[in-house]
Amino acid sequence: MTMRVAIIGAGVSGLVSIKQCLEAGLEPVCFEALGHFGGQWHYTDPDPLTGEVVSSIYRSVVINTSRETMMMSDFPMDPKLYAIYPHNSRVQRYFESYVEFFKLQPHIHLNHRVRGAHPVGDGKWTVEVESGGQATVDTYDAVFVCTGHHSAPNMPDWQDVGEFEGELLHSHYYRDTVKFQGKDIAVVGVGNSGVDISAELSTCTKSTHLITRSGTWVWPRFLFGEPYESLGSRFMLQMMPRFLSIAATQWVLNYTLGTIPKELKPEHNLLAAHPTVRSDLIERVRTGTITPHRGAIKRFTKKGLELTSGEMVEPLDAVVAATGYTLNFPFLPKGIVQSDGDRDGKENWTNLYRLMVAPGHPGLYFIGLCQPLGALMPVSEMQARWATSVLKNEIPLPSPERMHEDIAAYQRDLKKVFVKSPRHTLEVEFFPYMDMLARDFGAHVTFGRFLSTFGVWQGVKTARAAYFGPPSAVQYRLFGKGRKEELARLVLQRLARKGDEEMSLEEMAEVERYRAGN
Ligand SMILES: NC(=O)C1=CN([C@@H]2O[C@H](COP(=O)(O)OP(=O)(O)OC[C@H]3O[C@@H](n4cnc5c(N)ncnc54)[C@H](OP(=O)(O)O)[C@@H]3O)[C@@H](O)[C@H]2O)C=CC1
Ligand SMILES: NCCS(=O)O
Repeated sequence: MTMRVAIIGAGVSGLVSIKQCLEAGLEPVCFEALGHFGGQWHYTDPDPLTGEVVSSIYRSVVINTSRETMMMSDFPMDPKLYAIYPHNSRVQRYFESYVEFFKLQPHIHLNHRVRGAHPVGDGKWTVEVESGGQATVDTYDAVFVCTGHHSAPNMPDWQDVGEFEGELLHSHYYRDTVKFQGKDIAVVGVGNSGVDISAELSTCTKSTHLITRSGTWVWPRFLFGEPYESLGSRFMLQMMPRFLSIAATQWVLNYTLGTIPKELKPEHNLLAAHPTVRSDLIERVRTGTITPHRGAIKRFTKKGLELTSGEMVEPLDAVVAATGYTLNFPFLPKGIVQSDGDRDGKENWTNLYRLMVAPGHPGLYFIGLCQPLGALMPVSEMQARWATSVLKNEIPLPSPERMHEDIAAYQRDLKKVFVKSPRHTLEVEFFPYMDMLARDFGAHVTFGRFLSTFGVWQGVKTARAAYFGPPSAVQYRLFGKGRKEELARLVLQRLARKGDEEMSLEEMAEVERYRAGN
C-alpha cells in the first residue's frame, strides 16, 4: 500500500514536500487554508472589510537571497527570466513554474484549513480539515507541517501603549507607504523588515526614526559587483578557520560601508546575528532621511515614545513594530513543538531533532521550521528529501533519548555562537546543516567523488565551482540518491563563471530530459 502523507501548507516548504513525496513514491495530500499556493511569497492586499492580511510581505519586497542561492537544487532560475535579486512577484512566478513543471497542482487542496492533527499510534495521524463549512477527518501514515514561522506577529507588551494617540501596527500589516506619506514615523527593530520598511518610508515621510536595542551589521546586496553571498563559498566557510573567515568578511564590509553610525553599530560579531540586508540603509542615515536611535522602548507617551536611554522620540503619527514573529501551531496538541523551558511560548525554542522530528511522536515532520544563514527554499527542499527517505526506511532515526541529547547540543551551540534572542533559536548554517542531512542519503560532496564521477578535467572544474562558486544547493544533486549529475555539473560551472550568463541549450535540454521522465 502506498503511504499517504498529509502536508499542511502549500508555501515553498509544502511545495517541495509534495514534489519529494512524489519522487519517493509516497502519496502527498496537501491542505492549504488559503485560495492560492506560495505562502509568504504570494503578496495579498488587506481584506477591504476587516483589514486582515495573510502574507507578511509588503508590496515592494525584493528577496534578500540571490537567485543562485534561493533556487531549488534541480530547477535552475534562468537569468533571462529572473533578476539576481527578484521582486516578490517574480519569486512567486518561479514557484508557479515549479508547480507546473513537477505537476504538483492536483495534489494541492486549496481553501482547506487543517483544524487538528492527532497521533493515533503506529506513527499514524488523523487530520481534521475544514472546507466550505464541512469538516472531514482522515488518517495518514505521516504528517508534514509546512506552515513556516513568520505568520504570527510578535507584538511586544510595551508600557503605556494605550496612551499613544498615533497608530501602532506590526510590520506584518504594513503594505506600502501610502498612508504614511508626509507623516512622522518610527520603525522599531532592525531585522530585514525593519530596514526595508524604514528605507522605503524615508523616501516620503516627514521624518523616519529607526529604533534598535541591539544594533546590526547591514549587508549591501552587492559587494565588488557580486551578490554579497559570494563571500560565503564552501571554501570560505568550511575550509578557512572560522576566525579568519569572519575577520576577512568583516574587513570587506567595513571597507565598503565605512564607519557604521554609532546608534546602529552592534557589539556582536558579523556572524553572531541573522544577517540584515539593505544596500541603501547606511546611505539613508548619512543623508539624514533616517534618524537612528539606540535603546529599548521604556514606555509610550501621548505623542510618541521614550527609550530606556531617556531619549524622547516625538512627535510620531505611527510606530511600526518590525519585531519579528513567534511560533504558532494551533492544530497540534500542546507541548509537541515548543521546548519545556519556553514557558510563555515567545522564546521560540523548539524541541525538534534536526529541527524536523519531535522525539516520541513518530510520523510527524516539520519542513521549513528553520532560519538558515542563506535562503530557506533549498534548505526546505533538503529537509523534504531527508524526511521522505526516513519514511521509506532508508535512514534510521535515533531513539528519543538520543534525539533529546542532540537537540540540547544544538541549542548549546546556538547560544555560544548567536546573540541571545528569540530570533536565533532556529538558525542553521547552510553548508554544515545541508551536508549533515545530505550525508544520510549519499548526496554529500567530497573531492574524490568529483574525480570518480566526472573524470579529471570536468571533475576539477566542477569541484572548483562547488568550492569557490556561490553557495548553491545545486551541488547536492551531483552525487547519491536523487542525483541529476549532468544538470548539476552544467549549472554549477555556469554559476562559477559569474555574471548574468543565461542557461545554455545543453542545460535546458537536461531539464527537459527529466521533465519527460516525470
Ligand atoms: N527582503 C527580504 O527577503 C525580507 C526577508 N525577511 C525575512 O523575514 C524574517 C523575519 O524578519 P523580521 O520581520 O525583520 O524579524 P526578525 O525577527 O528578524 O527581527 C526582529 C527585530 O525586532 C527586534 N525586536 C524584537 N523584539 C523587540 C522588542 N521587544 N523591542 C525592541 N526590538 C525588538 C529585534 O531586535 P533584537 O535583535 O534586539 O532581538 C530585531 O531587530 C527573516 O527571516 C527575514 O530575513 C523580512 C523582510 C524582508
Ligand atoms: N531571508 C529571506 C529569503 S528566504 O529564503 O525566504
